[in-house]
Amino acid sequence: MREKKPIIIIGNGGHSKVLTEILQLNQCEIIGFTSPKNEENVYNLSFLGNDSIVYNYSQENILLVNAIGSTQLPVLRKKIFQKFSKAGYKFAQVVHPSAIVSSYSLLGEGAQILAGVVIQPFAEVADNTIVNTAASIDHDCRIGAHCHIAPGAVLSGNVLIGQGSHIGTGSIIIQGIKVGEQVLVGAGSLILKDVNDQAVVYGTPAKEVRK
Ligand SMILES: CC(=O)SCCNC(=O)CCNC(=O)[C@H](O)C(C)(C)COP(=O)(O)OP(=O)(O)OC[C@H]1O[C@@H](n2cnc3c(N)ncnc32)[C@H](O)[C@@H]1OP(=O)(O)O
Repeated sequence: MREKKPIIIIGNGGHSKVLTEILQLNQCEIIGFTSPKNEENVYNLSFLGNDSIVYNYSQENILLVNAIGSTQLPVLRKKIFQKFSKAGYKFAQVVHPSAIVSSYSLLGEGAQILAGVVIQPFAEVADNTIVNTAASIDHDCRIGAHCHIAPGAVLSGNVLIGQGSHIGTGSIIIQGIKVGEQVLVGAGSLILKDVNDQAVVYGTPAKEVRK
C-alpha cells in the first residue's frame, strides 16, 4: 500500500524500526523522523527535530506515522495521535505486504498491521491501533482505538476490545468475549471471561490482579 504523501515518522525506537521497513517495502517517501534528541537512525533517515517540528509542515502535504511503541497500556501513543489529529494532521495506515487483511474488514486511520497478521472478514480495527507480528483477529472482532494487540495474540470470532487496551504477547481470547477499555492483559494469558474496564489480568485462565 503506497501512501501518496510523504511521511514523517514520530519516534526512533524498536517499533519505528519495524514500521520503517514496512514503509520502505511499500515504497513510501519518508521525510525523516522526530525524536527528543538527535540520535542514530539505523536506516539513516534524517533527524528532523522534536515532535514540534511537525508544525512546520502543512497538514495538507504530509502524513504522520505514530512509531511510539508500547509494552503496557499505550498511553503515550494515544496522546501523540490525539494531539496531532486535533491540529488537523492525518496518520497513514501501515500494512505489511505479508499481512492477510480481508477486504471485508475495516481499518481505521493510522492502523498498523505488521508482518504475518491475519484479519478475517467483518473484523474492525479502529484508529491508531497496532496489530503486531503474527497476531490473528478472527471474524467480527471489533478492536477499539489506541489498542495494542501484541505479537502472536489470538482473538477468536466476535471478540470486542475497548479503546486503549493492551493484549499481551501470545494471549488467547475465546470467541464472544468482551474486554473493556484500558485493560492490560499480561503476556501468555488465556481469557475465558469478560474483562472489566481498567483491569489488569493475566494467567491461564486469566484472573484480575488489580484495577
Ligand atoms: C514487539 C514487542 O516487543 S511488543 C511488547 C509486548 N509485550 C507484552 O505484551 C508484555 C505484557 N506485559 C506483561 O505480561 C507484564 O508481565 C505485566 C504488565 C502483566 C505485569 O508487569 P509487572 O506489573 O511489572 O509485574 P512483575 O513483573 O512485577 O510480576 C509480578 C508477578 O506477576 C507475575 N506475572 C507477571 N506477568 C505475568 C504474566 N503475563 N502471566 C503470569 N504471571 C505473570 C510475575 O511472575 C510475578 O510473580 P511473583 O510475584 O510470584 O514473582
